[in-house]
Amino acid sequence: MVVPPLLRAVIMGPPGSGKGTVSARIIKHFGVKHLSSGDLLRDNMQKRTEVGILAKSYIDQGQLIPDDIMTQLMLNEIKDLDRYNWLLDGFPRTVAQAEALDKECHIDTVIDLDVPFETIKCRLTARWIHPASGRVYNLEFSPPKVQGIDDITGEPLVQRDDDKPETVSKRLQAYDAQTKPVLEYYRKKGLLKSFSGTETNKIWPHIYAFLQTKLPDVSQKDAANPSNKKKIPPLEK
Ligand SMILES: Nc1nc2c(ncn2[C@@H]2O[C@H](COP(=O)(O)OP(=O)(O)O)[C@@H](O)[C@H]2O)c(=O)[nH]1
Ligand SMILES: Nc1ncnc2c1ncn2[C@@H]1O[C@H](COP(=O)(O)OP(=O)(O)O)[C@@H](O)[C@H]1O
Repeated sequence: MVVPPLLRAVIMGPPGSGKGTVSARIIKHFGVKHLSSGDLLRDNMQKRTEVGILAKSYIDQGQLIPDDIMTQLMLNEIKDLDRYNWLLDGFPRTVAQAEALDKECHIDTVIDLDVPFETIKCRLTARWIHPASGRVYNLEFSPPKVQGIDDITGEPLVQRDDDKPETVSKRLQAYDAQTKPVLEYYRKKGLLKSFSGTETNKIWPHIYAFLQTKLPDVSQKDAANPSNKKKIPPLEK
């Protein structure tokens, strides 16, 4: 029996573009392992590890964590996933990180959420998260069933300190200066697949159709649901 190669995917996009939201759908449908650099850092901050304490000083300023620390942290986690299909979310965010990742493994595809900055700014002030799981809510787009409470565990939701408007502006500047060149890096390698739009629900069917060419849908409900095959409206330009 020929075993298909494992998928090594990255999801990119500015802060608030919907990486976490789309990743949750990808996990549900395609059963990949998801590794989010932001969730990993927040977990370290909550546990007050050495990395967590250091990371907090950068995150609170809307700055990126230094490449060597971030790369070591992520590559260490990636090692444990070598038997699975995986999706990296939030890493790499600089060309140096992308080069370090390339030395360790071959990336197959990079999903880029191309969402305008104006759309993002108001989304982030309405974002609430469940820190332990990384589950993400939005007061307008995807509210929890009970305000301020995680749907699954019943635990309280929190707002991220770095979602304050002034920190968001700095994060968007960091994205422009340090992360956009990573898109170019992957574009040159022919790996970049960009999805443009202002609404996750309109972008998602395109991502779903793209990933279906690489992996089977493992979600029971949708695998049996012929409505999947409905026509996908074109993306916004
Ligand atoms: N209004 C609106 N909010 C969205 C949409 N997609 C995601 N969100 C919310 O926007 C915020 C940022 O999304 P998230 O997935 O956390 O983005 P990330 O920072 O790229 O991981 C969260 O509160 C989401 O619930 C959308 O299409 N419309
Ligand atoms: N690959 C990375 N390199 C450097 N800093 C990072 C990286 N990933 C996350 N961070 C830090 O953690 C913060 C939160 O990351 P993340 O949760 O991915 O934000 P968002 O999902 O809103 O884009 C970033 O603003 C940055 O300070």
